Amino acid sequence: MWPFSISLPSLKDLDEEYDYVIVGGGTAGCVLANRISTDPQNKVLLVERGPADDSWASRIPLFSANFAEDHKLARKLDSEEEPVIGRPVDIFQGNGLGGSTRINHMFYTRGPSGQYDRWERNGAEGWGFKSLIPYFIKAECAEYDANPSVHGSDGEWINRQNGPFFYSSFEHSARACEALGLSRIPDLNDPQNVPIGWATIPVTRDSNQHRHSTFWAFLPPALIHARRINLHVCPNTIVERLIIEKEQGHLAVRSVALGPTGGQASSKATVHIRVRREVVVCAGALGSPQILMLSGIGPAEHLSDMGIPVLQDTPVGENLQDHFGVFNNYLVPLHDSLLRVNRQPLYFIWEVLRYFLFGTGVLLAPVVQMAIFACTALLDKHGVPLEDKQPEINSVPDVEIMPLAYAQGLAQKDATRGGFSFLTVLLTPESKGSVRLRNIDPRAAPRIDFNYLSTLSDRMRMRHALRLVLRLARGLREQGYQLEPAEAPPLDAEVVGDDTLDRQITEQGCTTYHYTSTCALGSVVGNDLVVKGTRNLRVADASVFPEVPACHLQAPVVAVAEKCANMILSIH
Ligand SMILES: Cc1cc2nc3c(=O)[nH]c(=O)nc-3n(C[C@H](O)[C@H](O)[C@H](O)COP(=O)(O)OP(=O)(O)OC[C@H]3O[C@@H](n4cnc5c(N)ncnc54)[C@H](O)[C@@H]3O)c2cc1C
Repeated sequence: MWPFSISLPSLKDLDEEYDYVIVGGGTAGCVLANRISTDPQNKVLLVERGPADDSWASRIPLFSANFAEDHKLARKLDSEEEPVIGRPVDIFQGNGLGGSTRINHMFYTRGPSGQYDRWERNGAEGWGFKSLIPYFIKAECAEYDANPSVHGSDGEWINRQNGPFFYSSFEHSARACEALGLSRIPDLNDPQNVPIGWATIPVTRDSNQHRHSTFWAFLPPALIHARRINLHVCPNTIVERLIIEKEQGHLAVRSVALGPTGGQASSKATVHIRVRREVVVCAGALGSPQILMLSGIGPAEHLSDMGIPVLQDTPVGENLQDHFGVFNNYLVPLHDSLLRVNRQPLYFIWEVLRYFLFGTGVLLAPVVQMAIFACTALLDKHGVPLEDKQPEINSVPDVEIMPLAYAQGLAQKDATRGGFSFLTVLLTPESKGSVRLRNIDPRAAPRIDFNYLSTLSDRMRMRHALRLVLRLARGLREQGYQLEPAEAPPLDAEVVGDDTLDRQITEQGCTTYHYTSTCALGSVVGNDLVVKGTRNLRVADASVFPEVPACHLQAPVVAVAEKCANMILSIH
């Protein structure tokens, strides 16, 4: 498969025993496989459900972010019907080496320091921002003029600023923010800045302007080849369950049961690999709880209902959190919208040439270049920031608003105009859902209930944030920008009632793919990421956050993986 020139082992080529087995070669799994295999004495197996697939299109930002079309590197699941919006939501996850960093929007955000510090105050010792910043820095290579005391320049994982605004709607959005008193945050990822206002968002693109997934950053083909003696990377293989036994009062994983991803669970196809030291589960916030529960670690009642012998009664799968988002969609001039790519073939050809010749243009996916962060407690009843209440340095914003040069669903509305939207996201939800087994088939999708907006505070804060969006949209119009509500309330925030906002929430509510907290620090895993009651089983991925971080998640997930690798390497 060009240019992936090395061959990776398949199930039948694996050894019988490894020191470390990493379950899931996604965002966290690739980092861990790299770090733990640095020592040639450590024999490491990385198992990934999806393919290695490394076609050129999978590295071009615009094409690779089209996850809804490309099912090879993305897995689609459905949630259960969400009570507040009266329908299920479409869930996507990365499926392949690099996991969700193969399909995500590449935003690099670490989140406000105040949030991590709160975790530490609540018992997650070692997970405050000061403890985590060395791990953010270790992984990072910031290719822009960034404060060296908080940014890394030697790490494997490149991020860069997106360049000047590609669409004038972003200029107008920035001006609308300033007019409302939301100032520019010079560097979103510098904890010395107040995290409220508007900011440009760095993205994980390398110097060739390719998507820099954790696969390419931490496990590029040359590295896999160089470490082939002690690192085996096995794609297209699913971990069906872990075989766990009791040993001196603790549970210990003895082996892992693997099978081909596409096959059926059958004892003939299943291969058992023995584990000498540790298993680290990195299957993501939806996959990790599924594997633990199939292995007998989870809520006793649920496991018993499924006929699974209970080894450890623990709240695996509970505490599911996500960032719920709501679109407000507008019609704008066609040249200001990604829809132009679909409507004007010559423009598209020019953009392809421009990308290959100069590394610029629409193929870099400049669909979101800025985001607005606000605290609803600092807004008045019309959604306008209060002048007499200023945020502090360690504030945690509870709302993010992203202007998008695209509007889902508007393609058919008016062939002469383009789509633009504001995506409003509740960053610090109180609502919690769950991941449960649907049955005992490891290949079946689990049952996912997000339970979005199930608290009054979440609903009120979302309405409040939508009022701020109406003010921003009106701000664009006041600058003479040709923006017209299409699937959005009228621009006049003062006359729009709560019922109109609630309709918007119901009709345009969605996931923003930030599933977390199903094997949370403190309840399921200890501060060393070891699953409580076990001796040699850790979890390291988005499932361990005590609550969903108030940011995009790939950078915090990489920091978790770095910290986990450090803990493992320091004891063995
Ligand atoms: C569409 C989309 C857009 C996003 N945009 C952004 C963004 O712009 N910026 C940002 O910071 N965050 C973004 N996120 C969120 C972020 O990418 C994820 O939260 C993060 O990458 C999750 O990392 P993870 O290691 O927990 O899981 P993943 O990266 O999803 O990795 C889990 C891996 O485990 C594998 N796996 C699961 N079960 C098994 C099994 N039984 N056996 C073997 N392998 C298994 C999966 O195939 C997958 O590769 C986005 C997410 C999505 C889906």
